[in-house]
Amino acid sequence: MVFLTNILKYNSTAGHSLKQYLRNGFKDSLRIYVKAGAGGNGYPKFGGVGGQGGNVIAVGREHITLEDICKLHKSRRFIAKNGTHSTHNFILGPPGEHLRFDVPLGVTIYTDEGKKLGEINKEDDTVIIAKGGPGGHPKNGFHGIKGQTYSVKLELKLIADVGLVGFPNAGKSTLLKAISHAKPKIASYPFTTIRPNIGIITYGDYRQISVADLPGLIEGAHANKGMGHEFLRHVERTQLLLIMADINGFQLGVQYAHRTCLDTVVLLNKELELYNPDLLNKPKLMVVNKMDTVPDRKHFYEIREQILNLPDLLQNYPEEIRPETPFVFDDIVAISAKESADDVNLLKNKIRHLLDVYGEVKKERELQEKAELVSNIKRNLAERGPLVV
Ligand SMILES: Nc1nc2c(ncn2[C@@H]2O[C@H](COP(=O)(O)OP(=O)(O)OP(=O)(O)O)[C@@H](O)[C@H]2O)c(=O)[nH]1
Ligand SMILES: [Mg+2]
Repeated sequence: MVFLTNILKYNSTAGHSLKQYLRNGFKDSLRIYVKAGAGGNGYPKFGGVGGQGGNVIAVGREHITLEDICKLHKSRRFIAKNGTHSTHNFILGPPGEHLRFDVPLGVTIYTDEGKKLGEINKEDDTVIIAKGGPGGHPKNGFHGIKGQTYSVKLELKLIADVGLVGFPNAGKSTLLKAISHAKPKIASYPFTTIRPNIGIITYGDYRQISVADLPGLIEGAHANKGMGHEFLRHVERTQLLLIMADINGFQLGVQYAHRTCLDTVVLLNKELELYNPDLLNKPKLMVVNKMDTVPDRKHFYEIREQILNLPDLLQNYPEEIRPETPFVFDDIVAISAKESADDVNLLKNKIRHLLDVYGEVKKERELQEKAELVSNIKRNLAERGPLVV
């Protein structure tokens, strides 16, 4: 079964059982119908203006799922109230009530035509999905205008601490199985994983770190080759990218070129950059897998050297696959996900260490930014001089 969830949120929610939540499966997109209210008619005799139609507004809320949206609203149709007509008692017609509904954090809202209407990333973030029509007034002949109507898609980006990215067959799901209790499908053919899987690493002191295993990416993924590209949205919110490569490289089939381990790293670099260059700023751990298939570690040391010299070696690649910003890794490790529990344990500890270090850096940076903000406000106030009433 495929599980995908807003893990961090549920880890910290006392009221929800994470296991139960995971067992119920997961939805990562939802289509709904929204209709904003029409404006009320004006009142020509007295120059009365009709009330503005209500908007349909999405509001960010922690601890809810996409499924909850329709359950709470009891429908897939979200319709705001019309503005009231102007009358001789109410020359200015009262506006129609907005329809607000809660959505999980990490949601992006698109129209059917693919136009992005907005994103919800924090508690209380709002997006006006459909705007109410203006009320009738002299310039529109006192006729209230209809509100916007859309069929929209809400797409949820997964929140996990770590995102596993790699070519097909690199061993991502094998690693997920080895570090968590997840039971992803594992097979020797490419594209075994067709939807993201989540696993939770639990450490001896009960610290938990969530890991998302994504479908494999191949070159040209950005142009819809393979299936992994659309799932990259799920790593946008992870804190650490774990880039995984098979030490032997990859070959999609006999009619395709063989890609060496370094080639796959370069191609992943390019695909991530094409998807969203910001992904390259995330902390990154390079994992070279299937060490049990090579006679000694010499091969790994060579590959590590190449990866460290990536900026220079990129000159050897054709321009169309050469990323502008080469990967810079926090660490490069060699493992056998399938055969070595020691390797897997070492990797688990590295993941924790990196997340801790970056967590501290992030905290310090936020404090620094806050302090700078306060001192800027103080300086501005001082420059303005005392308040004269
Ligand atoms: N020898 C060896 N085989 C491995 C290792 N890790 C994974 N494999 C094998 O490689 C194949 C692919 O493993 P998966 O874990 O399904 O690979 P994946 O990266 O999840 O592949 P996709 O889901 O297609 O993207 C399977 O036959 C695994 O048994 C390893 O460390 N050593
Ligand atoms: Mg897999």
